[in-house]
Amino acid sequence: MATFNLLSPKHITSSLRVFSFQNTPTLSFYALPKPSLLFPSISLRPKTAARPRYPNVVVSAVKKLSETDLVEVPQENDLISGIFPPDSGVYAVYDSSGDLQFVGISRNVAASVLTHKKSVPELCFSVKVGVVDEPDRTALTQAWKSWMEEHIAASGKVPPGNESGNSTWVKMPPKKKSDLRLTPGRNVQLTVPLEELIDRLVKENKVVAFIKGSRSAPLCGFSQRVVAILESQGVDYESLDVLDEEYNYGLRETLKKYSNWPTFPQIFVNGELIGGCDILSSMYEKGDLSALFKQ
Ligand SMILES: N[C@@H](CCC(=O)N[C@@H](CS)C(=O)NCC(=O)O)C(=O)O
Ligand code: FES
Repeated sequence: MATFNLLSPKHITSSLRVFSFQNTPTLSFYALPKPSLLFPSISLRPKTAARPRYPNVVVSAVKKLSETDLVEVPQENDLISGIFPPDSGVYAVYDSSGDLQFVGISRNVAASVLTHKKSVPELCFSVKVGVVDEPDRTALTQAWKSWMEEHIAASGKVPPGNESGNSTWVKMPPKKKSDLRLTPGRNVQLTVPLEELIDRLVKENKVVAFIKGSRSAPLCGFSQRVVAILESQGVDYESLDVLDEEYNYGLRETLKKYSNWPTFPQIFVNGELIGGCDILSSMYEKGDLSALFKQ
């Protein structure tokens, strides 16, 4: 594949490349300090060769969004064959009407764009890519900011995919369920004995885990393992922190009496104690858990 290099007339140290996927030529813009000549040349340098570095020149942002070429989004094969290399940078995705849908940054632009294409194919028609060399978080964020600002200044609006609350492009990790609290607070007088509250709780909820710490931050390795096992099964479970002295005051000792089990974690299914970490781990290893949770 022929690679054409254009030497930029400006002081731009980070190299910018614009890819073309339909026809093989790949245009590469490598920045050089002035005075440099602007001429196309056929490069003999393989695509993977180290790019020139100019450590004494101030690093500027990537090329402007409006000056960057629009190319077709990559196909799976373009990634495998290396036509769309796994570079870091900023990218802007356009729909078939040429409307900008999303501006993102990635350590592997090609893979990210391909992922978008799989999840929202109707919105991913073409893409602009600005490769950031030596990409630390600041350089990437700066590149993203400059493209966003340029687009907002030109169109007066944020790309729809970048509007807050739009999860089409950037999937938010599912929020973890909160831990349950057995009482309204330590200073509130209970009208029902704690044992009865425990009894109701384990009977009214299919799976209950009494752990040390919260499900999002277990404070002991045994509890951590049990949480990981339950999460791996995708089972809907309730959790209570036996170390929470404000909302579960007395739970730690009362539960030991209730279940006649001296340690934590304790896992209840359909109102019955299954056991602690060792028992749940061995059931997990034997593959017995899905049957247990189906009961
Ligand atoms: N072999 C136990 C390990 C759990 C364990 O030893 N827990 C201890 C330390 S976290 C415990 O709960 N001790 C009683 C307490 O802290 O009140 C299991 O299978 O769950
Ligand atoms: S808190 Fe120490 S082993 Fe559980």
